[in-house]
Order: sequence, then C-alpha cells, then structure tokens
Amino acid sequence: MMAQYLGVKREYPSTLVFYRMGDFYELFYEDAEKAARLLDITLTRRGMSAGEPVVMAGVPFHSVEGYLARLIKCGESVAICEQVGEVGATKGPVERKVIRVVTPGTLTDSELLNDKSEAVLLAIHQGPKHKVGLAWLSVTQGALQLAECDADDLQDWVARVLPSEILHSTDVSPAFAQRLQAFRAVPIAQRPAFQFDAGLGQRKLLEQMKAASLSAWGAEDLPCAHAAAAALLAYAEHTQGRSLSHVQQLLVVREGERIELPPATRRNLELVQTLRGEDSPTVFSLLDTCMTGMGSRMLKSWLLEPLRDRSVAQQRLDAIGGLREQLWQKLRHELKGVSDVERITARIALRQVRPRELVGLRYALAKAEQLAKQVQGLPGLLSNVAHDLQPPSGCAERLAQTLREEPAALVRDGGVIAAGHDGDLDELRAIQDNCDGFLLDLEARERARSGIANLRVQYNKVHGFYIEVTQGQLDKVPDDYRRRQTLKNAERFITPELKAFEDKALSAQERALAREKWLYEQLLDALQEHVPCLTRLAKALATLDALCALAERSLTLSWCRPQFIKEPGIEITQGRHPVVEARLAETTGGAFIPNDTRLGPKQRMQVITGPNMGGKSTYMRQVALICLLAAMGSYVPAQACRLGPLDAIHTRIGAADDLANAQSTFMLEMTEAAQILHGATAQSLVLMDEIGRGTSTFDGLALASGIAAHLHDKTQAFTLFATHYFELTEFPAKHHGAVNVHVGATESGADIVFLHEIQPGPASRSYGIQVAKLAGMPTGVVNHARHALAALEKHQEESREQVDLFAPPPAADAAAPSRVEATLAALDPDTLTPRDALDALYTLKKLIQP
Ligand SMILES: Nc1ncnc2c1ncn2[C@@H]1O[C@H](COP(=O)(O)OP(=O)(O)OP(=O)(O)O)[C@@H](O)[C@H]1O
Repeated sequence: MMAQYLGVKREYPSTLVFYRMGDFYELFYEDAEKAARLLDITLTRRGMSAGEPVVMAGVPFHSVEGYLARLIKCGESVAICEQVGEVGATKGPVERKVIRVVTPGTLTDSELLNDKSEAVLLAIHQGPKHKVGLAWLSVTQGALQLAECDADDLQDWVARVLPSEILHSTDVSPAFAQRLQAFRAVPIAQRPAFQFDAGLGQRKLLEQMKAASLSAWGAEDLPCAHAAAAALLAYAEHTQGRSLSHVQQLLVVREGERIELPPATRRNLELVQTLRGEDSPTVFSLLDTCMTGMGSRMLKSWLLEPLRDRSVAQQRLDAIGGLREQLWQKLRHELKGVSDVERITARIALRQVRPRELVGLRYALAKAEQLAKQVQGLPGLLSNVAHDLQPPSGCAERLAQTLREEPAALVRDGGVIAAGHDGDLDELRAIQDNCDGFLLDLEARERARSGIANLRVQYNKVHGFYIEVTQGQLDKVPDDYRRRQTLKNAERFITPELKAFEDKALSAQERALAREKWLYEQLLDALQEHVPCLTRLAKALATLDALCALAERSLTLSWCRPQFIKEPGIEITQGRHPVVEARLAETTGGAFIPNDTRLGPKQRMQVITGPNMGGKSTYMRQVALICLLAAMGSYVPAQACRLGPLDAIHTRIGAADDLANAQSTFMLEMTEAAQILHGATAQSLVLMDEIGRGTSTFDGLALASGIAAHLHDKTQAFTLFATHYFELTEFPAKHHGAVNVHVGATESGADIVFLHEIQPGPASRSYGIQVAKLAGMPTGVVNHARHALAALEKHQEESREQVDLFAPPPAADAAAPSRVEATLAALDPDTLTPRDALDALYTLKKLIQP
C-alpha cells in the first residue's frame, strides 16, 4: 500500500495528498506533519516502511469539506485520491486514483466557496518586448477572459482581476520573477514552460469555444494571452479531472474600455473592504441587498468594473427606473431562496453536482419561469432578462421525474432516485421493502414447524440472516437447520430457504445502489445539453437580482437618477457620502450635511481647506463615489447629478506604511502621486488629500504646489485638492481653472463646531489645537501649544518674505553643442563628393568612439 501511495505522491510533489482508506483520508510523512500543524489534528506513527515508522494523520471523509476549506484558506492545494477499483478485485491494495485536485483558484464545491465572491485562477505569461499575456477564469462562472498588457501595468491588472491563485511558467527572467514577488500573498503554482505556448493556446481556445476562428470575440491576435490561456486551461482541467465543457464564454478585456480604478482608489474609497481590511461598512456592503449569491457577485463586478461607454449604465438605469415604479418588491420576494444556478450549472458540467443541488435547481427553474412572466413585456434590458429566464424545455420535468423530493445527500448512500422512474430499481427496492414481511412470516412458520416458541429470525452485518434458538430448545431443531454460530446461551442456524432469501436480499440492495448510480449518471448526461441555456438563465437571475437590489437601495436611501452628458464636467446637487451617511444614521442618528460640487472645463480644480475633522476627506470621496455609482448604472446619493465622460478615478489619500515592501510613508505617497501624474488625463477625476505632509514643511509645501500646478496646467484633470498648507490658497489667484473652497467651522467659546458644509473661498484659519483639545489632549499640552502657536505666527509675520510658490522653474541651460553636432553642422552635403562624404562619415564615427 505504501508503494501505491508513494507512486501517487510522486505525481503530486507539492500538493497535499488525501489518500482514501475506509472512512478516512490519510496523509503521510511530510504531508501529515504539515496537515497536523495547519489543521491541529493528531499525528500518529504506525507500522514500518523502508525501516522507518510511517508518520500519518487522517481526517474523516464525511467532514472533509471543513478541513479542505481551512487548508485552502492557508493557500494549500489538495489532491483527492479515491478508491476506484472493486475491493478484492485484484491482489494487494484496491486501485486508487486522484480524481481531482482542490486548489484555491479552481474551487467548485459550494461548501468551500464564499457565495458573494468568485474563486479566480489567473495565468500570467511573460511575452517578448515587455509584453505580458493574461488569461483568467472562474471555473464556476464558466467565463474565460483574456488581456495583454505592458509589464509595468501588471500590478494594476492583477489588482483588478483579484485572483485566488496565480499560475506562471517556471522559466521567467529574473526581472520578471522580481515583479511576480509583488503577488506573493496570493497562492502561486508554477507550471512547466512548454505549457505556455501560443499555438497550443489558440488551438485549445478554438476547441473550447467550438469555433473555427476567434475573430468573433476579437481574440485572434493575442499570442501572449493565448500562451497564458494554454496553461490556464491545462491546469483547470487537471484539477477537475475532466474538460470544462461549460466554459463557453470568452471575453477580451482591452485597455481603455473600463474606467480605471487603481488599487489605491479601490482601497481609499473602501469599495469592498474597509481600510482595516473588514468586509463592512463598505460601499459594497451598503449596496448589496441582493437575495442570491449570484446577484451579489454580479453587483460586485458592476461596482469594480465600470465601463467608460455609458450605454450599459444607461440601460441599467432605465431598468431600475422601471422596477422602482412597481415590480421590485414582488420580484425580490420571488428571488428569495433561489438556489445558486450558476454554480450548480458548473457542477453539472463537471459532473460533481449533488442530488439536493439538483432539487434546488428544479425549484429555481420554476421560479425563473414565474419571474419571466412578470418581467415579460418590459422594455430594454429587462426584455433580454425575460427571454433568458425561460428554462430549457423538459429540464425541470426530467428532474422532477428522476429525483426524490428529498433525496439523500450523496448518491452512494442510495435513496436519490424517485419511485416510479425506473422499473428495475422499483423491483429491487420492493425486494428490500418486502424483507420485513418475509422474515416475520418465516419466523411464524418455523415456530409452528419446530414447536420452538421463542425462535427468532434475525440479521447482523457480520453473519447475515440467521435463526436463533436458545440452549434449552436445541433438541427440537429440525434436521435441515445448519449451524452458523455458537453463543453462550444460544445457537444460530441457517436454512436453505433463509440462505436463498439472504442472497436475493443482499444482492438486491447492492444492485439497487448500482442502478441508482447509473440512473444518476444518465441524468447528468441528459443535463449536459442544457448547460449553455442554464448559464444564460443564471446570468439573467443574477442581473434581475442586482437590478432589484439597486432599485430597493435607491428608494430606501433616497437616491436620484444621474444624467450623463457629453460635455466634460461633474455637477452634483446636494451630494452625500452614502456610507458615512448610513453610519451616522445608525450611530448618532445625526443628519449628513449634503454638499454641491461643480467642476467643468473652466473650473477644473478645487483647493479645499478647513479644520481636521471638518469633512474634507468625506466630501472628496463622496464626489468620487457618486461618479462611480453612476458609471456602474446605479442611482446616486444626491438630489441631482449631471456627469460628463470619465476615464479614471485616481486617489491619493492618507498614508499607511508599506513595511512589507520596504517603502516609507513618504516614499509611498510620492510613488502614488507620481503614478497619478503620469496616468491621469483631462477626463480623469483626481483626489489629492494632504499631499506632502509626510516630509518637512518646506519640502512638502514645495512639492504640493508643484503637483497642483502640474495637475492644473498639464494634466487638466478634474481635481479635488485638500490641503493644510495655507499658502496653497493663493494658488487659484494665478490659476484660473482652480477655486478655493473650505469646510465651514465656527468657534463657540474655546471649542469648535464643525458645519461640514463646503463654502466658497479659503478657510480663515486652522483649528488644529481645538481639534486636539476635543480629542482629549491634556490641558497643559493644549495651553503650551496655544502659546507656541502665537509665538510662531508672530515670528512669521515679521520675517515673511514674498515667495512665489507657483513661478515656473527657469528653463534648463541650453547645453553647448557636442563635437559631433558641431562637425555635422559644418558639413554641406550638396558640395561633398562621394569620396568626401565617406571620409566625413569616418570622421564622425571616430568622434563618437571613446
Ligand atoms: N457632510 C457631513 N455631514 C455630517 N458629518 C460629516 C460630514 N462630513 C464629515 N462628517 C463627519 O466628520 C468626520 C470627519 O470627516 P473627515 O474625515 O472627512 O474630515 P477631514 O476634514 O478629512 O479630517 P482630516 O483632515 O483630519 O483628515 C466624519 O467621520 C463624519 O463623521
């Protein structure tokens, strides 16, 4: 057996092997030690192999899911090795095979997946000339995506895809390996270089899509992405132990299609995670009132991947507008409790689906049909939804006919197939059911025949059926009784009639189980043809759920419909920060103070000043969130809103040390700011919060003014620039596209009252000391600070020199011409003979040689 185990393990050296032995999955040697550490299970030593005791640890097979979930969370992969042969069919151990490999990026078990997010597998291929090919897939979603990007943009792409597992070739350049280091928090699987082959990838994609050309998807000229897809598909198939017939959607993601939300923006706007890494309160947790996991996942993808082309958002807004009027409540009621058709469909295709999931699917199909009727006749997006909600014909009927109302959890336990579906099965079951009657009858007959009143006919697992006679009655036993077992007070016998019955009953049970398995396989075969239709239906359910959730949110939270305009600009009337508003209502019951925002071609920048805690960050974030919500096709927290086109939302807010990447707070601040200055365009929205505060006052002020000038003059992005540097309030005087605004605050005695209102003009002063007092700073410190502040202000008044912070730097000195340039300048090609020209060329060449 150990030889068999080691043979399996050799094929899965870096994967934990769960080796099935009876009711347990056993792990051996290093695997056992690792699992014992990670799962806190007992390590034992048993027997000897090659002169050493065998170190092992095991988990019971019926609770394997819980253990798998914990291992996957730790980034481990597990190969499940099952008994596949018949017991006793061959000499030695039963034949075993790895039937699938569970890895973080290829999960399909509903118990292991979070219903609000996908497990995504991403393959990265290093191509020539700084190019990178990407291919990613969520096995349960059945959609394959391809992209190619510049190596410098890889980090942004990975942040966007949010993979649960990354594949790359074992053969990458050292510089590329260094880049991949940035993703070390994600489980990584290295695959042999030959699997990353563009030709192979293209063939595999064609096969997968069952097409002769990839042009229908615009996916034909992407060799680097094809190479990544080759490895991706090979790995995904390897883990599932079969081909992925349900993966039939292909999507090419191109730079410039989506509104860019760099990792810093997702983080700072707390879209799906708070700055502390929690799931709530975030924009998504506020938005997501979906009734199904499918809806939640769809909504999340809308939020994180808004498109620049606003027609899709417009369609969603139209649909929400229609649903708000009447239907949303009814539809949500129907959607409640609908099974995860998307995941069930993938599991049908992978033949992993469980009987109860199929019963769930049957109910979901009935619900889908009802929903389709209700949505029928509505225009736009909802008419597509109604169309796709039509269940595949015959599918629900087939499920109802084949499966019991409440089937057993696993097919191997039997009790899955409905009565009346299959004559043979019914017959075999009847034999089992009649068993009790037959035995009672036999017992009565034997008692009468032998005259033994306390004779009993019984059954146990080890000895099968027998007739038990107590010691005192043994002389009455008929001749045809054969002794089976002797006990202290009784003897157990078998008769030819009972033996014949035993053979029939036991084989009937076995045959019924086999028949059920076979019938279940038949059902799975029949369901395969419905997979594409079920995939569409799942998407339609998810879309409807997400739209209804947005309709509900818009009404509950009093949001308005945004309007898209062609001209560049952001006009928001009485905008609010949705998450801060909700939190205020929950905690203090306080009202959120709404604010207006006007940005357009003539006024592209707001320089925002005001006290700490005044609401600057909240205001800036609310503008970004309103733009983002509108772009995803949701209503927005405002009274009215008109938005021009947008290509990106960049943010530079707060600062957290990135110790893991050895970057100081200031370095990180400058790196992020530099990325924004390079990346932003006149159609981007940029939030800059207190840039420069990570260094000395002069350095910081000088840098902040340089950055503001660049954004204003060169980039011309819509910019919200919050700052504590008062000097920057002079910026708008010389830059006509900028205005000063401030958050209002008033003093009441020595205390400060925040108005949270954006008012025109610069703040009159800062209130740092009052805020510190509010924070509970000891009175001595506050008094000291007041005194020091007065002295500093006096000193500054006296020595203030006029410095023009915004004067452009002098042009760099023009460099003197080099010798080559001087010589070249002196040449007149029109007067040169060919011979002179050749000489001149030699002379020039000599000049550049050291
Ligand atoms: N418009 C508003 N209405 C009501 N409360 C608000 C509003 N804006 C902000 N607040 C409250 O004030 C708190 C502080 O806001 P915020 O963090 O935006 O201040 P800030 O000016 O950016 O401060 P700092 O400069 O210290 O970062 C928020 O957590 C919120 O509770």
